[in-house]
Amino acid sequence: MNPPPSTAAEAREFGPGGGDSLDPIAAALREHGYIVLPSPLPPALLGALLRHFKSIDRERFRRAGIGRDEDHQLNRFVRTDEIFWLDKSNPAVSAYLGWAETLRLGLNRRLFLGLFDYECHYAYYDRGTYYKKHLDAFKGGTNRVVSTVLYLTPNWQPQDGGELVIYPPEGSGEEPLVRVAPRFGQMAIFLSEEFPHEVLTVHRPRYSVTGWFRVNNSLGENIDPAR
Ligand SMILES: O=C(O)CCC(=O)C(=O)O
Ligand SMILES: [Fe+2]
Repeated sequence: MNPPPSTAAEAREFGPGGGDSLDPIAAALREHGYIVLPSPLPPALLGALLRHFKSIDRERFRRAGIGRDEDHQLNRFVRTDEIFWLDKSNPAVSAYLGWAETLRLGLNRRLFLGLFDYECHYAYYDRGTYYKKHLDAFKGGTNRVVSTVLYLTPNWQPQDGGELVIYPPEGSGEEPLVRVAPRFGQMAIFLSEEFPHEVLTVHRPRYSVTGWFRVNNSLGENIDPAR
């Protein structure tokens, strides 16, 4: 197996660079609270992620629940995807985490969000699966602040379904703000506490990487999360 690449080196190679490429992302989050990026990552990295994703046995994916660890609750009415939590043991994932780290630092510098870490998983949506309208975080309830979804479905077509629909914050209307096609390489970034969203029923297997930048809510010496 190849040694994991240095995160810092990979982050430089794959961007978002320390330069101005983060400015539009930060500006959109400040002004609108969300942004859809058609292709923020290099194709080689996307391909490596999808190969890694497909190399993992389906049995190692778990039915997705609501909440993590001891809070984990299966709710087949709300969501029917399957997930696999990621760590940096795979070089492609490590490179992706390096990219996310650059984004984390850049957003902190520009928006003073105090983002502390990033957790992410692969999500596999088989035919007929969905994720009903939900919020990723409730104010004061969890420590997720910024959600990211990177799509890895090759050759997505409108009849394949599985669009992400993002709605306005509670109390500001019901009409969708945006429908995001889960097109290979496309990424959605939005404020976790603000935007209800849903994944429409999928008609062809859908591959994605979902992640959350979190703040550290712990007090004193109890570092959260214990991982
Ligand atoms: O895959 C998507 O488009 C969104 C997934 C999502 O909302 C979630 O996992 O919380
Ligand atoms: Fe979500």
